[in-house]
Amino acid sequence: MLEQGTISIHTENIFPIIKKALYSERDIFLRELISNGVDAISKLKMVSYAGEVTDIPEPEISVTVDKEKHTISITDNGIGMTADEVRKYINQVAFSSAEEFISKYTNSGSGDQQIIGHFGLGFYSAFMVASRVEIDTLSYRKDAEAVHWSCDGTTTFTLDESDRKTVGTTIVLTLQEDAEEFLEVGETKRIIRNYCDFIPVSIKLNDEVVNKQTALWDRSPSSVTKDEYLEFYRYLYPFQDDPLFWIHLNTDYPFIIKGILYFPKIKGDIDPNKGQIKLYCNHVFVSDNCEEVIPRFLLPLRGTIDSSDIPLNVSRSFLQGDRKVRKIQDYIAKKVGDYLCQLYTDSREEFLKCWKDISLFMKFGSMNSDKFYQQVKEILVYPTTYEAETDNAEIGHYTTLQAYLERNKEKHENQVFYSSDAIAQATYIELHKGQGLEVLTFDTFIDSHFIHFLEGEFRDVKFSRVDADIDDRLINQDSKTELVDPATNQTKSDRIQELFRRALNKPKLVIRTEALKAEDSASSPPAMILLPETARRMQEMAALLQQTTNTAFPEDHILLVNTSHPLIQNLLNLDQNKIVTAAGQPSESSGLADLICNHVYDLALMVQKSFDATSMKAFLERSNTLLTQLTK
Ligand SMILES: Nc1ncnc2c1ncn2[C@@H]1O[C@H](COP(=O)(O)OP(=O)(O)OP(=O)(O)O)[C@@H](O)[C@H]1O
Repeated sequence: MLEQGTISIHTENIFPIIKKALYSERDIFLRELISNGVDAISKLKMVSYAGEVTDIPEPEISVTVDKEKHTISITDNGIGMTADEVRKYINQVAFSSAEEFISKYTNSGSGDQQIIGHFGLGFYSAFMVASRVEIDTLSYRKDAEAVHWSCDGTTTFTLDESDRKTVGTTIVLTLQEDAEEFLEVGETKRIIRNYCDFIPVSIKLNDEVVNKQTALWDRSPSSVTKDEYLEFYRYLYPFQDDPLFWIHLNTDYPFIIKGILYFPKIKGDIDPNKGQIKLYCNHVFVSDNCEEVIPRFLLPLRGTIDSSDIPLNVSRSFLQGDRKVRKIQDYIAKKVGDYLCQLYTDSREEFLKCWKDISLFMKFGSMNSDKFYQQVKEILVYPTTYEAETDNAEIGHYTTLQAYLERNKEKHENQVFYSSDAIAQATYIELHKGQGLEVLTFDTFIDSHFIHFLEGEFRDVKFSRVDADIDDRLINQDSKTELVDPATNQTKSDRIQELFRRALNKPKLVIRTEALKAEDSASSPPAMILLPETARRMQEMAALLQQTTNTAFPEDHILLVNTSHPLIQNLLNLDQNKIVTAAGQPSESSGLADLICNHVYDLALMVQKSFDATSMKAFLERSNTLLTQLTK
């Protein structure tokens, strides 16, 4: 035996701490040991460039799982180590880096969630899964002698001669009983693929090459074909729809960052908090939840980011405050903004085709980052009822807010009409359209916040939903004063109001009567519900605070009865013809008028999708009574 000794570390109980700290991510030991092998191979290449050695072998890492011996070994044909180097790099450096890691870890606060990457722990992560770790190594140096190092997880080690003949290193781990899952070839293959797929060195597992080795992001963008980009996406995200488009990042200054960001087709149910972009450091996978590096609003994007410039062995809170990381974030966001602006300029149709999928994150991004908003504010578009001659009807009609305001300056300066649900608010939209008023659509789940945001940006502009109020242009003012009873000076409007008030018997409900303009009065609605913008927003806010989507329909609504609709006219006649019985009881026809008033109100509410189970039941009962009366 060459030597027996004690490793000089200050933290006697370093192994239990490492084990406890990283228990949930034990599989990173393989990543660390393979990375060390890759480093050793690069070092050998460097000394060969310097002319110190000739004839270096084809680089290779081989992982061997031996179920019988309970071992997993990692062999590289890299630079190897001399006995002195083992003393220095393993006994001193590796232990001290493990110690340093632990001190950073314990200072970083709460639990292992705080750490990403865990780079820096290196060689000693082997002790998370092994009861004994052995190193068998031969240095490339002339006349070097092979050595064998062994440590059983305590602070003592042995250093011996070895009969190894090939330059390189083999690390043999005798696995602990609770780490036997790593003896399953399938599991080990999964781990290698997960972490080391794009490492540009062939990695064999029990003689089969298991990693892809080539990283598409390393190639120059001009040399990559569309099919190659798509193929790579399908490789990373199998069984998913193809992406809409992608951005190839490739910069060396002021930091190194490479990668490909794909824009997936975004379904309505995306979780903007869950990242899908895979972060790599020199081709080694680190995390796919790298919120600190990717601007939050870009988290729905997919793809890869590879940067050796991101500090990976520090806490998340540190990363959040790190200037370089912030610059990297800004860079990524800017690249995305540049790409979208370019697409808008080069091919508006392509841009609009993708709008449904990208609008969510563009709005989210604008609200989250002023820099991003400033970059993209001119290309934020909204579906509109205005049909420009140049529009491609198949794609739909879109406008920017600036163009909307400019176009409608004469008719309604600084006033934006919008709908949040094209189906539920179809009547209202038609009414506006009929009078030449342009309506925008804001119907994604973040739009109520986004409108709020736009109101902050366009201080003079007022947004009102099509059902918030009725614009004067939609009302025929002349019919307001039409008298029906010269004796009492009662107008038609007064009568209708009275009729509805009595029939509905809802003291809080505001009933408004207006003669809506329409080419054909039967095509406009007999009644509609108006939800004043402020009251509705308060309600939405309350729902947000209570984190519920299930809120009662706002009580503060207005029933607008359209006096020019033939139904309302008939209703009035029906009511006027009522015969009051001798006992002073309302006659059947007045009962019928009441039922119809309720039915008209119900239909208006129904358009607003405001029915809960009780009101739906009441509506059905009333409808049936009404139909029975009508068919008597
Ligand atoms: N397979 C190997 N071949 C040659 N030298 C090695 C090998 N594995 C480890 N070493 C030496 O041991 C040192 C310590 O390794 P360790 O993995 O603990 O830290 P590191 O690789 O320097 O950095 P990191 O903490 O980022 O992994 C390495 O710097 C290297 O000099």
